[in-house]
Amino acid sequence: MTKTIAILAGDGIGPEIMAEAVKVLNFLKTSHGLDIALEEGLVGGIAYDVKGHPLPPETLELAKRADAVMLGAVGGVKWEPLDISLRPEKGLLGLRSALNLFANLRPASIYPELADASPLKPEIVSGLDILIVRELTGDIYFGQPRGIRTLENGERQGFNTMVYSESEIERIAHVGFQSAQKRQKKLCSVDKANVLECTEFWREVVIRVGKQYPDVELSHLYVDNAAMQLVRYPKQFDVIVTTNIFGDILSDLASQLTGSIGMLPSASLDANNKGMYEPIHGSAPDIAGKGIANPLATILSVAMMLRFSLNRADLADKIETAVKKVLSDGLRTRDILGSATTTQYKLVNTQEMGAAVLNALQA
Ligand SMILES: NC(=O)c1ccc[n+]([C@@H]2O[C@H](COP(=O)([O-])OP(=O)(O)OC[C@H]3O[C@@H](n4cnc5c(N)ncnc54)[C@H](O)[C@@H]3O)[C@@H](O)[C@H]2O)c1
Ligand SMILES: CC(C)[C@H](C(=O)O)[C@@H](O)C(=O)O
Ligand SMILES: [Mg+2]
Repeated sequence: MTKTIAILAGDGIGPEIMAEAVKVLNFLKTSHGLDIALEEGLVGGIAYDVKGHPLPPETLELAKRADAVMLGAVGGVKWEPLDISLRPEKGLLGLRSALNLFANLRPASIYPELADASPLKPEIVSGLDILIVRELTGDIYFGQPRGIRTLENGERQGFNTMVYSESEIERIAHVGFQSAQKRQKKLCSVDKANVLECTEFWREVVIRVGKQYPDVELSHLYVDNAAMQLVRYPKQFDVIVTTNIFGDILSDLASQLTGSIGMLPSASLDANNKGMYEPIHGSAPDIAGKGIANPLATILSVAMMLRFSLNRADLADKIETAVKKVLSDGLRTRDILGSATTTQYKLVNTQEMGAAVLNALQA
């Protein structure tokens, strides 16, 4: 049966990188019989401009009806003056929450070809393969109360609430343990249990859930130490399970270990593996419109979609092999050039990188 894929390109570099991912999807449709129908929708700043809301009802309806969602990126300077409830980012958060996408898988593994693109020494990062399991629908992102208020003394105060219910922690802990079971059987839970009651509770629940997974070695780190350890000796990690805000920050950090934030895909899944797939990076206003963004994180997100939501691991493998091929052929967008000179590598733009992946797929 035909699977519907919602294509939500969003803002900034979103449409540029999504165009390359769509080419890959259309190629798989015509050449490998992938039975899909792509339907475009508006989200983020562009949706606000056209429809007056970052998540218009028709986009939400499309995302709910679709078998999977591909998202580019949202946000930009243009919409920063807006009230936070109307900002492009609310469109993304609204989708995550409405679709109950509580499990965000952010793999940070390095392609051997990119060992020289990381700011860390090749011996620190080569062979790196970490999976960050980020809780995505709770925490300070969604906790109530929140806002800006005026106190009795007339002073204004901004406030948010970090909150996790037991069932929210349990279900993401299960994802963490089960992910570890499929890998090196090591799970590190990252919290701030020395200061925040919310994550003191997180640790208690993770330890309890862990009793069901005696084959997985469970460890705990405070988030500040985890950030330091990720830079010092990242290969000590297999799977990291953590809260929404800590996972957001640690995954950007981890992206640098692999060479560039332009390389990291993600899957945001509900309890039935319905998912939204997006690069972990944002709309990159500093390079938007220049045609130089790296489309590989988005193309690799297509691979995750094929694996998790469309049950086509064979095609996911093909995409990952094609990406490896273009990197070993020496093609580099600017962000993964590292300190190398262009005589060693071929500096390419967004479209050229997308075309090279298509060529490699066709070979
Ligand atoms: N999932 C999302 O839609 C998402 C994620 C993060 C940030 N944002 C939004 O994006 C906007 C910009 O945020 P930011 O600047 O903090 O983070 P960002 O991830 O957009 O950019 C950070 C840096 O990484 C670079 N970069 C990002 N993606 C790249 C790519 N594919 N190729 C090459 N370089 C790339 C950018 O040029 C920039 O220098 C904000 O409005 C933010 O809220 C959206
Ligand atoms: C844009 C923003 C809401 C989002 C987040 O904080 O989750 C982004 O940084 C991400 O990592 O997907
Ligand atoms: Mg982020």
